[in-house]
Amino acid sequence: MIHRLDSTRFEQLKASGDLPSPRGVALAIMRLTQQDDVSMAELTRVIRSDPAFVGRLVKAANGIVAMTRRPVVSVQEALMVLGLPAVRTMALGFSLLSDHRKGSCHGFDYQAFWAGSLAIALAMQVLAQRKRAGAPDELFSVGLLARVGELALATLYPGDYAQVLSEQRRYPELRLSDLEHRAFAMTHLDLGAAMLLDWGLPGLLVDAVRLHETPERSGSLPGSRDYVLVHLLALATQIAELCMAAAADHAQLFAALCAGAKRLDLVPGELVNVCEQVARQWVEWCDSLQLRHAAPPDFAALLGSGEAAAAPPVAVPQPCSDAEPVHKSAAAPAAAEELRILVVEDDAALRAQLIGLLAEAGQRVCEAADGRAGLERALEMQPHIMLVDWAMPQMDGMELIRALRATRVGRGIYILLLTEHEEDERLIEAFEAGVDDFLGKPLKPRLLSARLRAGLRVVRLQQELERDREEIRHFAAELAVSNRRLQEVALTDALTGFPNRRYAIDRMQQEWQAATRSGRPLSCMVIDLDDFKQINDRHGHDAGDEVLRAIADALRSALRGQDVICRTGGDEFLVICPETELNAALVCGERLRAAVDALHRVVAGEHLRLSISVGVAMREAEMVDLDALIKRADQGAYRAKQQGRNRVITVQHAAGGARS
Ligand SMILES: Nc1nc2c(ncn2[C@@H]2O[C@H](COP(=O)(O)OP(=O)(O)OP(=O)(O)O)[C@@H](O)[C@H]2O)c(=O)[nH]1
Repeated sequence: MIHRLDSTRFEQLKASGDLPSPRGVALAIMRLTQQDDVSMAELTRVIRSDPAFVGRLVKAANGIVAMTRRPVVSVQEALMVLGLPAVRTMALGFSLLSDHRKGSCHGFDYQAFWAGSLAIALAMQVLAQRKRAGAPDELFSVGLLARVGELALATLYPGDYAQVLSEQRRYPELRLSDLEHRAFAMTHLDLGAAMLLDWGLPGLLVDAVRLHETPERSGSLPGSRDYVLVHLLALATQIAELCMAAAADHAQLFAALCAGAKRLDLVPGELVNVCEQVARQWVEWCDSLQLRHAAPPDFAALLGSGEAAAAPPVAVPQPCSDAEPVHKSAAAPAAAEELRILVVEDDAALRAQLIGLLAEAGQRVCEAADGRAGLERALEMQPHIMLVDWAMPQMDGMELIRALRATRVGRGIYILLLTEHEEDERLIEAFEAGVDDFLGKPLKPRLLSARLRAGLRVVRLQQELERDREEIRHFAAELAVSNRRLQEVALTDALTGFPNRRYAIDRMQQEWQAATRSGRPLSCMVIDLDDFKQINDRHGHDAGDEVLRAIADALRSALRGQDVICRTGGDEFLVICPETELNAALVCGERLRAAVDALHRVVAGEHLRLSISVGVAMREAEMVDLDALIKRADQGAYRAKQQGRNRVITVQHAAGGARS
């Protein structure tokens, strides 16, 4: 059964202080990333205070940029690659990982839990890249946190949860969430979903976590974004299970995995590639986090052995739960897109008659015998059409309809009311409560089928609308990705790969504001290549480009991690040095100068001497704006040219005058 956790219950659990939650640096990162005007420098400073997190962040960023560009080595670059939302959830995931490597719940294997969660995270990342199903970094975080509800139950109820786990080991055919529901009236899925929502993850992703263990019950349209996300997470979980499983179980789990992959149109060869990629990264991650892990299977051999084909077919559960009967006429042809109908009627004879008529017409019908059961069933199976009796015990039809219309799921259901009262006032009351149509009692079969046809027309129109909307969402997502790429291109200099002038100005503005707020120092350097025109004139523009690239590489490798270099003009660069005093900036400038000076370049047999002139300046209280700061650095560069080039100069006095 799929449940949602009552918000009061969740608030109580939260107030107990026993729910796993981020601490220390992760908490600071989460708070900082909630501010609109957070500067990269501030964020970098906080992140740097936790070297373990720095390592994981850089590793995650490299998983994403692998093979498309040079490796990410600094926190700042990792931040640019991953973006704030992903950094936020990663901080959260890794903080939980650090704080919960062990705990007091016997029988809960904390190491295996994290090793499995990491495998899900990596599988989500790789699958997201293949299926273009969302931002890989975001889906990595979702995978890492998908099972957090299990950890929370083990933390909240260590003794009882140990019993639940031992019962599950004794009866593996029972589902963990059913056992949890019996013991705690909540499952790891609904608790985990409530936690993720509370931490600010988008609803769509939280729904994927809540539903991924029973993706076939998600009720989403094949091909829609929610469908893909739920099935992706289900598949990632299967890949993780296979990575963690004993060799004896590999063949059967691989067969199940192939069935799951089919739902996402992933052919077996592609699936094996995905699994191999995930397993490689997983072993690396587990080793670096010192987590115990099994040897992953030889996926290619599993595919080749044919054992997968010989394994028993995987049962696909039906949308209606086993406890409640599903009625369908054997003679009825399978509809292209089957409709789900729910009959809520306390009169058993009438219910049976309705079900018989509907099943004969080829509809898939579920039933409930009172209003309360009807509400629960409707939220679970999300029917397209409901036939609801007005007068029922416990919760009457009107209460049921009002409760349903207040939910997102219930708003879209076509509701046909069964009533003995056809007086105007009563019917008006029913329509105002949210009824779409009514049917008088005693039942007239021809009238029932006419009214159902009208209902079906509305449902089909709604489905078409939903498909159109989905397409628009799909286009919008693609557009957002292209826009991001365009934006990157618009802010990057193609020759050197450095951010360009536009980016430099924006970034300077941000750092200027952060420095003004915090009172921390801010320095910058203006770099101008020396006699570059001569190189162009003597050896041509292409050779000039080549030299420019070589100088850019030298500058890049001599730069400190927190500094940002931008190409602001033809042969001019700006280096932003957040939280840096003038003296320290002069030292950095000298390192850059020396790096270029040491470059040896031979063009057309001529040995070129390459050098740069560097002007350095630090923000001072009397400077009115950042132009004043850049101008001061410019003056330094100009002075360096005047004094013979290949030197680092500041025109400020704080560092003891000009230096070269
Ligand atoms: N190859 C190449 N040359 C460029 C590019 N952008 C600007 N330039 C050249 O860079 C040269 C800059 O020359 P100047 O500003 O006179 O300066 P300089 O020769 O470096 O002399 P000083 O700055 O006084 O040391 C010009 O010849 C520009 O054409 C580019 O993208 N590629």
